[in-house]
Amino acid sequence: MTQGNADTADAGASGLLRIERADRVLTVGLNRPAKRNALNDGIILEIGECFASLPEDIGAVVIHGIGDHFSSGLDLSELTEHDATGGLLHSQMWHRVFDRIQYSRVPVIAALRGAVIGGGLELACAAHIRVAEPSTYFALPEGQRGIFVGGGGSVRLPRLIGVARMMDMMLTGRVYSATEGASYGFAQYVTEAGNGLGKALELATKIASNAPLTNFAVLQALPMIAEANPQTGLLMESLMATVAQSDKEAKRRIREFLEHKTAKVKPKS
Ligand SMILES: COc1cc(/C=C/C(=O)SCCNC(=O)CCNC(=O)[C@H](O)C(C)(C)COP(=O)(O)OP(=O)(O)OC[C@H]2O[C@@H](n3cnc4c(N)ncnc43)[C@H](O)[C@@H]2OP(=O)(O)O)ccc1O
Repeated sequence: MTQGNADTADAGASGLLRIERADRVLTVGLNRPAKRNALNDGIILEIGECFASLPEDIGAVVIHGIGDHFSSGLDLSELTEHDATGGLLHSQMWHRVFDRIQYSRVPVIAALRGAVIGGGLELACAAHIRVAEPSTYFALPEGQRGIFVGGGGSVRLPRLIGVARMMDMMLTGRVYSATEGASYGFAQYVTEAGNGLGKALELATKIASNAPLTNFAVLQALPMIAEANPQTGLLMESLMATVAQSDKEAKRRIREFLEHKTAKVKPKS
């Protein structure tokens, strides 16, 4: 893995990830299109490394699949090598890596198309925003393979779509379309065909221009507040609000608005 500079498509030594940088946005491409971006140990470890060493001046990350699919999930050819202990270690390795995405300092957007299956769907769950092209389809065929989710899906997916829908997906192997995924709260945007990565990059650029402390609060505090009891949540909110508004960045941005130097908030015409 290497991280290229502006506008360069730079596959690293292994070539499992293609990482590009444009200004403050890092784009991470899963790069095994011949295997439909199946997630082997190598690619999982490289994703982990990438998120552990994000350059400080990066403001948002977009993760996507090279080729027609986001990811066909776990590389099934590797799973047969595990005994029970190996299976546990493998699943925990995925957890550590996907936690790095979820608890990343900067927002992560998953640009989805084609297959978003099994572990690929678990990877997308760890991102903060999901953008789907119409070709996107979601499925959890673990039941047909005789396995269970192992990449944090049973923790993250029910929080997005509910336990009942996840049960339906896992028990029936049902395939959800992009629009179903959006209506159930999994994808936040459905774009025109071919426009998913573009939309994700547009969102990432906008997000990267927010005050870093606000993005940090949204990523780190909001999920905790949402799950806390209301009294604890309200206290955490007040503390976070106080920290954010005390920052000189907030003072500068508010002053710019009052001096009519920044854009107003208007609906698109
Ligand atoms: C238990 O502990 C775990 C579990 C997990 C996570 C679990 C999961 O992810 S379960 C889900 C696994 N994925 C699947 O069952 C999908 C399998 N793939 C397909 O159905 C299709 O390949 C497709 C994605 C719909 C694409 O179809 P098509 O375009 O026709 O391409 P193919 O000809 O089928 O594939 C091309 C080539 O890729 C190989 N391949 C595709 N998917 C995988 C895969 N998931 N694993 C390995 N290889 C794959 C396919 O065999 C072809 O290879 P050739 O050599 O024949 O060219 C997480 C963590 C835990 O601890």
